[in-house]
Amino acid sequence: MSQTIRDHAAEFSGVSKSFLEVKAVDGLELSVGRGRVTALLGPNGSGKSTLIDMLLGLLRPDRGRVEVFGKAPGAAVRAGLVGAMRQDGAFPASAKVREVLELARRLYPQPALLGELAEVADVGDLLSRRVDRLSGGQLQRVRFAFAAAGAPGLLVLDEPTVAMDVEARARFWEGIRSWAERGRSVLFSTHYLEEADTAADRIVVMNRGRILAEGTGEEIKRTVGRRTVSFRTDGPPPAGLELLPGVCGVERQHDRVRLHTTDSDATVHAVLSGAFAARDLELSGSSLEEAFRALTTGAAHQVVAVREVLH
Ligand SMILES: Nc1ncnc2c1ncn2[C@@H]1O[C@H](COP(=O)(O)OP(=O)(O)OP(=O)(O)O)[C@@H](O)[C@H]1O
Repeated sequence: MSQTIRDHAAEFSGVSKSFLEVKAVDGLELSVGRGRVTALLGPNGSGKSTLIDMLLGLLRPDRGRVEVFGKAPGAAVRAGLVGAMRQDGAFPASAKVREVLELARRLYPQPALLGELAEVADVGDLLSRRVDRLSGGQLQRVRFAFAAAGAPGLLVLDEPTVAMDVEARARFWEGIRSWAERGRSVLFSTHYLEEADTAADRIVVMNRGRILAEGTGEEIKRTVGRRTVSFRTDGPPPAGLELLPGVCGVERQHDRVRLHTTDSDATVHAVLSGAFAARDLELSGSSLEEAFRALTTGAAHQVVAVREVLH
């Protein structure tokens, strides 16, 4: 338990939640690291919101245990340790942004300073505006500031950048990073792969209520995504390429040979030490998009293999 309190902002142990016959979350084991930004990435209906609702104490698991800073979720929320930005958060219609944020700050024993909220959530120019006159993207920024008002140790954001344009999104993630640099933890869900890759220290890929992979974007790409080693060679096609370590496919186009590999280090080594007269060697990786697609459409045995490799 003391280990949990020190290292993790939140922990799920064997957590399941069903709605009638739908297993929304299925035997989940997950630790949310302290002072880290964690992304929950998954297609529609993969269980992200259900996981978040259990973390916030809004849903009770059918089985298993959820702890936030070593407490039951409801107790952690009441103690001001968790702040949440949900998609449907509404504010009093005619209130000004400053009033809403001051009200939120008064609810907590050690709130963030208004200036800090204005800076990280980029709402400084909105403070005197009415909340019901804001654009969708501006309202999201105010929701972020509202969720952060109590300076919570864990900030939970359910698809926070919906309705934001590209520039607003980039500024939003800058704010989140600067928030996390103060030693606070952030967990967010998203459908945007690039966002998970650039904004999070750790990505948790979910599908059908289960975790398919966890790791940095690089780790997920490396493990799931095949890489391609390609090189030029003169003369007739070299024989035996398909037998090189890691190689799972061979293509040839004019004088360029492309080797698809599951172990690019071993393949490159074999190419360089073989008698292929290889020149102009190139190595290309799969994108996170491809890795994500491979994971969420993959067969069960692949999922097990991925988890084994990553742990
Ligand atoms: N209150 C509910 N009653 C019945 N089924 C539900 C309920 N909440 C969620 N579900 C089902 O549980 C599964 C997981 O849903 P959840 O909302 O957690 O997924 P999600 O990953 O957040 O999806 P999205 O990306 O679309 O928001 C889905 O099949 C959904 O239809």
